[in-house]
Amino acid sequence: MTDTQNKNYIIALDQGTTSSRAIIFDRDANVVCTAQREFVQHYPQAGWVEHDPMEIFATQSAVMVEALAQAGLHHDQVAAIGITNQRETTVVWDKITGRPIYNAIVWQCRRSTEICQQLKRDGHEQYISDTTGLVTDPYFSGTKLKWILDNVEGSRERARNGELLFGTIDSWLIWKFTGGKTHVTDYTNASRTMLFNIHTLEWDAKMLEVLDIPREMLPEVKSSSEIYGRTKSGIAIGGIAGDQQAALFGQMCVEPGQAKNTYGTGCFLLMNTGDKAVKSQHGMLTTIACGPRGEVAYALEGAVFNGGSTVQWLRDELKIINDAHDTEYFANKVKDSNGVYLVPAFTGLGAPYWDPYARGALFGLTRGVRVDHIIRAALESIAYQTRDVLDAMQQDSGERLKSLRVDGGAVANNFLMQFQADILGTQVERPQMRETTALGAAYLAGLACGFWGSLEELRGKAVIEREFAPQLDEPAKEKLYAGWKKAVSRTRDWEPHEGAE
Ligand SMILES: Nc1ncnc2c1ncn2[C@@H]1O[C@H](COP(=O)(O)OP(=O)(O)O)[C@@H](O)[C@H]1O
Ligand SMILES: O=P(O)(O)OC[C@H](O)CO
Repeated sequence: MTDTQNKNYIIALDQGTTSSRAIIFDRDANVVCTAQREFVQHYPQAGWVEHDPMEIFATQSAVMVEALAQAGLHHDQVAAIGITNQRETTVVWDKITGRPIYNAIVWQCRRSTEICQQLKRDGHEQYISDTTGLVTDPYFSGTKLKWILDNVEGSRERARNGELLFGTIDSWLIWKFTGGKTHVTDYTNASRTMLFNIHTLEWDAKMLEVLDIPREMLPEVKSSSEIYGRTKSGIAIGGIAGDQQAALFGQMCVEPGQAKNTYGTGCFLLMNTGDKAVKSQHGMLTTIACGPRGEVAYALEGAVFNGGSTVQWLRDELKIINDAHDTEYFANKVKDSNGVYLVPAFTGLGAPYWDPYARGALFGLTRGVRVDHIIRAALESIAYQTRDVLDAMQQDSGERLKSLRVDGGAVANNFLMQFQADILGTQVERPQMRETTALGAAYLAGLACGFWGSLEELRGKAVIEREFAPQLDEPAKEKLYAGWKKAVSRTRDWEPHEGAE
């Protein structure tokens, strides 16, 4: 507990895939101030994605300072910081110099595909699923970490000697903010490494051996809501959660059966399953989430790798829009996609397909197809992928969702939200408070330091801003969706690889 008297604010640091954000909340969990900076995405080879960890730290510290300055606050007025982050992204750094030994390998990066194939050939797939709750896919940190240790000369030896540290982005930021004093992570982030036993809540000796990862470099694993340390300026760090689990908590989905979908760079549908680690039969992940006080709970997760990033691709690579927001206008200019389907398998396909060899494609091109149709197909692809995971999740849970709670940057798009409701045949509920990821991190930090007594105090905050009701009739909906399934089937197994026909 810290002294929260005269400290009337919590800062959430939301370190996402495309930007670093700092959001200041008051005692009523209202947003006081937000600061945000985008940072550079590095694509050194096809299918590879990297970030510069120093730039991540620099942008994250800068937005914190900026938000405090804008709000006219001094750091003494902040009760605690909550940290939430893009998950799985892997950093290895030198304990003495504080410098990373390689760029951060981002969750979307496919470079460890061959390591995963070897794990499968060696018969480890079932063990990985039973122990870590994950599928054997390059998405997760373990094989990225192995790649760094295999490829940066001398690094495995140095890690064994205790000279190097590994962390996901939460660990890296906390280590930097505490001036190298604290090397921790939380259960939600640990559950995404493929190195953590989600049942015993310990690093798994067999996975460390199989991937040849020295235990000395791993962070200590803690709960999502406690005081881990202090920044150099003295602010307590009191909450850590992977961004998807933080959003689930921020949406107050803390009871079994409650679910949300976040539309950011990717799309992540999580359903709380309480104290039961449910094993999926349909390509969902079993992961650690937060219970009502930030304690360990379990969730089923459907992870889609490319959601809002498809819109960024239209903006940054195709250059057919200036701003993500414009997609709504262009999509509404046409009555349908004119038979066009865009499958954004830029970095393979995640749930429920798990195909690292799939690559993106445009289907159904005819002479009448215009840019508007392609933009519309890009937005529709986000909704189709969510339908893929929701169908799989409903088969696993045996329950049909009455409505879907949504959040993330792309939910501002009304066309997307309406098409989502149409293609699911399920009501979509958009909350007034869109910063649910940051809010979740703020709640975790606020609960840890006694700033808030319990989530109950904050229940009134979950106000729905707009509901989107399905409007498409059943045959039209299923016809569109059948076209999507056909398009996806043609992107599968595209990259040549050992064992392919
Ligand atoms: N109005 C919009 N329509 C469609 N996509 C949008 C819109 N606004 C933002 N996006 C997309 O949402 C993503 C940003 O959402 P955010 O939740 O900040 O993501 P992240 O945390 O992954 O960085 C970007 O990929 C952007 O292209
Ligand atoms: O940064 P986001 O919001 O795209 O989230 C990334 C996820 O945590 C990856 O698993």
